[in-house]
Amino acid sequence: MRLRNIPGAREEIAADRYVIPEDLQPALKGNWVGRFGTNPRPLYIEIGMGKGKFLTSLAQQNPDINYIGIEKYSSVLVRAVRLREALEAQGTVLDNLLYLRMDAEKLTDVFAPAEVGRIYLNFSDPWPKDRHAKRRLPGRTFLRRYRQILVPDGQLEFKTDNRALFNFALSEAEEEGWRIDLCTYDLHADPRLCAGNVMTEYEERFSAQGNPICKMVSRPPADEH
Ligand SMILES: C[S@@+](CC[C@H](N)C(=O)[O-])C[C@H]1O[C@@H](n2cnc3c(N)ncnc32)[C@H](O)[C@@H]1O
Repeated sequence: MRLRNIPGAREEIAADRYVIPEDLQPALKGNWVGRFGTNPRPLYIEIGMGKGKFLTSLAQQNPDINYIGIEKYSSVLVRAVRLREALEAQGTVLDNLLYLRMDAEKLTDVFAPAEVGRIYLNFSDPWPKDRHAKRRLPGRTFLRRYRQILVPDGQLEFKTDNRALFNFALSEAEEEGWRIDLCTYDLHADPRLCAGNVMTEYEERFSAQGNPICKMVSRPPADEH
């Protein structure tokens, strides 16, 4: 993703009450429910949230689920924060959505075993060079982290228009023993699979260009739990 630097983004997200500062994140490991201040609700996270449209829509549609959006860069996260502010200005209250500016490499420092009900990856950066394969979010290095924090039977949902990355994700999941619950190379062509689909910013852009959208839903091997 080409990153446009937004001056002041770091300060803006530091002042936002829904963005949990990096130094406070590990202390919340195992107690995210308490931070939301709610009765237990499932916790779903999106990694590489980008500008936040997908997760903001899910949070509006599903008030009984807590959501955390994870994004590495302040200049991107600030767009999600502003989107939420715009909704709040129109009277929409979202008490079920928080944000972390962090690198997903640190997931297991921030989430306890079996704390997360579902993980979304949308249009993750492809990192096409072999020497960068370890950075791919659907790759085995990350799958092992996801497996640690997911509840038993928790699912990983992955969408992309990048077939090479999609095939890589499928083979990595299979090699790691994950069960593939759903696999399609053209999500939008199947009304049954597409029902209730919430489009991300990238999904809107690439499907408008005619690119088919691939989607996979998988879950880790049961013997871990
Ligand atoms: C191509 S964009 C897709 C954004 C959004 N999910 C969408 O579908 O519109 C990928 C996003 O993942 C973020 N990202 C990449 N690697 C990450 C990591 N290790 N931890 C957290 N975020 C990451 C990038 O900064 C970028 O915002």
